[in-house]
Amino acid sequence: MSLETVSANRSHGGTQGVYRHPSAETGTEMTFSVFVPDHAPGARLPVLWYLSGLTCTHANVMEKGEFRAACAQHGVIFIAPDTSPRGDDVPDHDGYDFGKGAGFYVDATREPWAQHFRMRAYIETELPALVAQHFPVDMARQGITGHSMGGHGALTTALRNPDRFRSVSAFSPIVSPLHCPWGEKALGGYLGDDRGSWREYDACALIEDGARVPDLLVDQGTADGFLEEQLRTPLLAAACKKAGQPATIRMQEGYDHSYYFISTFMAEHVGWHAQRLNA
Ligand SMILES: N[C@@H](CCC(=O)N[C@@H](CS)C(=O)NCC(=O)O)C(=O)O
Repeated sequence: MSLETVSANRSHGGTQGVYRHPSAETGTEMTFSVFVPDHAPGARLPVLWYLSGLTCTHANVMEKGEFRAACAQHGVIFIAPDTSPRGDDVPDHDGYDFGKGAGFYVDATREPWAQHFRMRAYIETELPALVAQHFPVDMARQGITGHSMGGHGALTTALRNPDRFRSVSAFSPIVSPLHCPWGEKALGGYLGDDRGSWREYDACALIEDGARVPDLLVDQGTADGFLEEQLRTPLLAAACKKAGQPATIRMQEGYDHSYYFISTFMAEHVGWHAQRLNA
């Protein structure tokens, strides 16, 4: 599988790179970013995947997430994929919350989205295989995190693949697409009206249906304008409590939905993952 280096910059004693490749899943070129800390020759490092939120590309967290110092300290590779297929051939939608920049980490089944919007298969299968081939990763030690739509992606991907991920966390995640306007629009559009088919893309429903992870960490700002209507953190707390799913869900006073919030708690999340990945 071919990979083109778009850029590579030395940073925090490592390399922050951006890479592009043709994706068989999305049928488009895809771009992602990878930070590789310096390491001993031949060493293979644990990996933390970061799934981004609505409107983002691989670049938002790379520029504003402030993860590199912690990743260098703990020897963790940090990978940030894009949030949707891109390009003139890819259908789009007027709103920022559906179509390009809003793939929701699902494999769409409805037209005209089904051909290109295959972000679940891309994240679960194609990109890990590509990364394993080109980077010094130890695929037995993977963790996943994300923000907002990407927090939903991290939680649902981990809950569906407990053997692949040793650790999962999220910043201000959408916890139940079945119960918020963003989720209803996206899953309705990509998957259709059969809400039963949405459950594998809903963290609360997955937990209700028996999926489990060893534990999870969530940070959510109390001044986040999306909290009440879209993110609905209390639903996750209730689902975890009812199911006996261990979870640390922290309401962070006065923080909003932005990268000012994410970057504040990023080092703690990297450390939390590193503890589990290096155990
Ligand atoms: N553009 C939307 C908000 C979208 C939004 O907040 N996106 C978050 C993820 S859900 C984000 O990370 N935006 C990019 C950034 O802050 O760099 C609005 O105006 O309401």
